[in-house]
Amino acid sequence: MAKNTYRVKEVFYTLQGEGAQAGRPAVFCRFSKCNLWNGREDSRTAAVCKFCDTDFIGTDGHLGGEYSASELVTIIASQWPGETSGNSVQGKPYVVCTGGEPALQLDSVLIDELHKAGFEVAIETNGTLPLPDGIDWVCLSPKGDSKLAVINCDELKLVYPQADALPERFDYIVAEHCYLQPMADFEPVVIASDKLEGAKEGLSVSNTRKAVDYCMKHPKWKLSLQTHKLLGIE
Ligand SMILES: C[S@@+](CC[C@H](N)C(=O)[O-])C[C@H]1O[C@@H](n2cnc3c(N)ncnc32)[C@H](O)[C@@H]1O
Ligand SMILES: Nc1nc2[nH]cc(C(=O)O)c2c(=O)[nH]1
Ligand code: SF4
Ligand SMILES: [Mg+2]
Repeated sequence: MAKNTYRVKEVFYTLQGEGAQAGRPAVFCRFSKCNLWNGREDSRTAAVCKFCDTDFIGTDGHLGGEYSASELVTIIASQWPGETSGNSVQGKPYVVCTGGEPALQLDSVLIDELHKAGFEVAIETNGTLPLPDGIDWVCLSPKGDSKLAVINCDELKLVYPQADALPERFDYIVAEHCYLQPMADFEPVVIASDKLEGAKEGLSVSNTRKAVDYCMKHPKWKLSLQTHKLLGIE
């Protein structure tokens, strides 16, 4: 039988910028492709998900390529400082599987190999596809009017505002944490980041204000800022 391979846009080491794990060092594995947008600007307005801030097409990013499970785990582990196995003083190695939509490719074979290599495994998902067993941290971020296959998660991180995905619609989701993340809307409106080398875009002031107001009126929701954009890191 042919061995499964994974198409990966990029692998990089940074701090998780968003949600409940913000500030935690993590290796990011960005898988190619998404089921809610083809990634081309000329198709953005027709897509189910219209506000994506990420280039996930192809395999041309840092350490991108098409890999077997063991090759990919070797690459991911190479980005973690120090040893990933044993009684590490480096903190529990942490990998965030993202994309694109990682649930198109992440499977139990890769999860098992990552666990064997000492990693805790997180996913950032739009929730439209069933997830394989064994993921340690699920961040669910619903998009537009898409139908959800995932209804249990560690954190629900809703980009706000989305006219067709307002927070009340997700009361049935079982989540330890509920976050609103202001939509970065590509206006040249930034908080702080314009002076920081490497910053690509900042936060939308108006969407941040709206998210703050909603959280304060509905305190089950907390604010998630994309802190990596403020810091000008990946
Ligand atoms: C690029 S997505 C990839 C993972 C998965 N496809 C998803 O949508 O959750 C990673 C995270 O960035 C968030 N995101 C994407 N575009 C954004 C934007 N313009 N403003 C704020 N967050 C955004 C997503 O909601 C998700 O939580
Ligand atoms: N630092 C950092 N944190 C992130 N959290 C989720 C991200 C993603 O694109 O999935 C992301 C990202 O791209 N960079
Ligand atoms: S679902 Fe995620 S990766 Fe796909 S277009 Fe939307 S934000 Fe981007
Ligand atoms: Mg991102």
